[in-house]
Amino acid sequence: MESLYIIKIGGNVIDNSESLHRFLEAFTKLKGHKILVHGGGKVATQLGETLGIEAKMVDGRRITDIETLRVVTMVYGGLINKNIVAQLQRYGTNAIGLTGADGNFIKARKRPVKTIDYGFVGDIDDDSVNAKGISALLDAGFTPVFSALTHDGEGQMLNTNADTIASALAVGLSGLYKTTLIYCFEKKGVLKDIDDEDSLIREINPERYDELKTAGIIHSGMLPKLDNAFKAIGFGVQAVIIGHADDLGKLGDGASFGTRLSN
Ligand SMILES: Nc1ncnc2c1ncn2[C@@H]1O[C@H](COP(=O)(O)OP(=O)(O)O)[C@@H](O)[C@H]1O
Ligand SMILES: CC(=O)N[C@@H](CCC(=O)OP(=O)(O)O)C(=O)O
Repeated sequence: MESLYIIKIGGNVIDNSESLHRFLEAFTKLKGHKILVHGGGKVATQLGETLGIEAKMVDGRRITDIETLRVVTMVYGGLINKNIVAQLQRYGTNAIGLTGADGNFIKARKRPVKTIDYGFVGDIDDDSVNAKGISALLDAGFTPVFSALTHDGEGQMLNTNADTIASALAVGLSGLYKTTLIYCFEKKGVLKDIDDEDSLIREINPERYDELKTAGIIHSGMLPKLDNAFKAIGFGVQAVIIGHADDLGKLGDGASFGTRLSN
């Protein structure tokens, strides 16, 4: 089985053009098949504000009414995606920018309304990734760059958390490739003390995760990230790493970095 890296970059990396460029250069140097997934929630919030649309987040997910859906479609599928693709071309990666609707690569279902109506937010079912289609792109030498958008197959675009997209792609492709899922963000990994970069936790298993949650050491955006990461491990993804975008180059050198998840 060939290897595949699925790498997600977080909003704080996208927002800082120097770290984004360092990351894209390191990404280009990584050998073998790879897929990039990006969010951009911060940029969507900022643009929404200038248009008079206030961001509402619940449990790390954006309440996406029709106006917000228009903004995120423009920001994730357009502005951010196309700029990343253009920068990757400059570094020599033949990137192709995609949403889940392109090639029917990722289908989702509008999140059902329970206590909260999230609006046009998509949840991805286990068998909703078109692994063969994505594999055809990889075999043709393209590097797919996915934004945080999916579709429902009925003509409706849906906003979908980028961490969830990365995890769903990793699970969907793990039957075809030896898949490593890497979440890159602006910290060294999961930290014991969020303000101390030297307090990196090198490995976490589900029991330790429960302890860290109960102790309040892991919170906010790290919770859905780790939930997605453990799901991926449970469904056959070879390895999951959470680490600093600047440390991606260490992977090519064979050195370890960040927090590694185990089951
Ligand atoms: N123990 C922890 N270690 C590192 N980060 C943590 C921890 N607990 C919570 N966080 C928060 O999680 C955030 C990452 O989640 P999020 O903002 O969703 O990531 P992304 O930038 O990848 O979208 C960090 O910026 C940090 O504020
Ligand atoms: C449904 C939902 O919440 N979608 C996310 C998608 C973007 C994202 O995931 O961006 P980061 O990775 O930068 O946080 C949002 O609109 O914020």
